[in-house]
Amino acid sequence: MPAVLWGGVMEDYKFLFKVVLIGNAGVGKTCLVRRFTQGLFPPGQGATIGVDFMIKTVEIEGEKIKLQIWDTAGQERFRSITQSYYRSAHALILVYDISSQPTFDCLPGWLREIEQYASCKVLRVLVGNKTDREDRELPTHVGEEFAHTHNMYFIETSAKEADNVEKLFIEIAKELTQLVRNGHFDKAFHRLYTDNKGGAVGDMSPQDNSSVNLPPPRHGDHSPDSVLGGCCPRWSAPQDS
Ligand SMILES: Nc1nc2c(ncn2[C@@H]2O[C@H](COP(=O)(O)OP(=O)(O)OP(=O)(O)O)[C@@H](O)[C@H]2O)c(=O)[nH]1
Repeated sequence: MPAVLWGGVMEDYKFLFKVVLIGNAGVGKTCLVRRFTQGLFPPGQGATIGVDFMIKTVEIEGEKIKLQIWDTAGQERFRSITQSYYRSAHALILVYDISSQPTFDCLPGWLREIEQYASCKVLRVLVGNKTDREDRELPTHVGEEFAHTHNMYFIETSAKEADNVEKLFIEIAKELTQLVRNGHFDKAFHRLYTDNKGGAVGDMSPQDNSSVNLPPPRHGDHSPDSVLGGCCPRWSAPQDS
């Protein structure tokens, strides 16, 4: 188990996974991350500039699993920066707003980006956020069908009411742990294990629940092959709801 010394605190964990949130501006990506990592719904949340990340350690079957959660800006002007973060993701969370048809209509475009920039081994999850809103435009079955068609997990959430947010991230941690154990992420596991032995990784902040704005990774830092291994048949488990 890696032991990392940060500020005099020894941290042990079994696996470290990178989870990246994408989707249109304003769908609630930052609020989902902050709800999960800090247990709050930020008032007057401003648009994300570039990319942010936060860390949270969870316990799955008695093992500590560290989630490095990357929150990307939805605005088009940051797209070239955010795309460079897809490649090293173990899970991609594609978020739309259930009260906004246009955010749903953009999903095929986001999927094309995933196909182009992410590893084919990435775990893909579709999230319909803002279920607390009464002006719903997208019925649940529409999201479910889209996820089913595109081989994704599906869940609806409310960052505001804390509905299903914990479940979303815990299920991802469970699923990724299972995938590692099945050998799906063997190279990734090796890389993350060795990267974390004896010191902090270059792109991690020192404390859980901290947030920083970061420049994009250097070219070649996170190629799909070096991190996640070669491509494989797409996994099929669109079952979460
Ligand atoms: N009603 C409701 N509003 C939400 C929810 N989640 C986020 N919001 C609101 O939606 C707006 C946008 O939230 P953000 O979390 O900044 O959205 P984002 O997807 O991170 O936006 P970008 O950073 O621009 O990509 C804010 O006004 C939030 O308060 C939710 O679950 N319910």
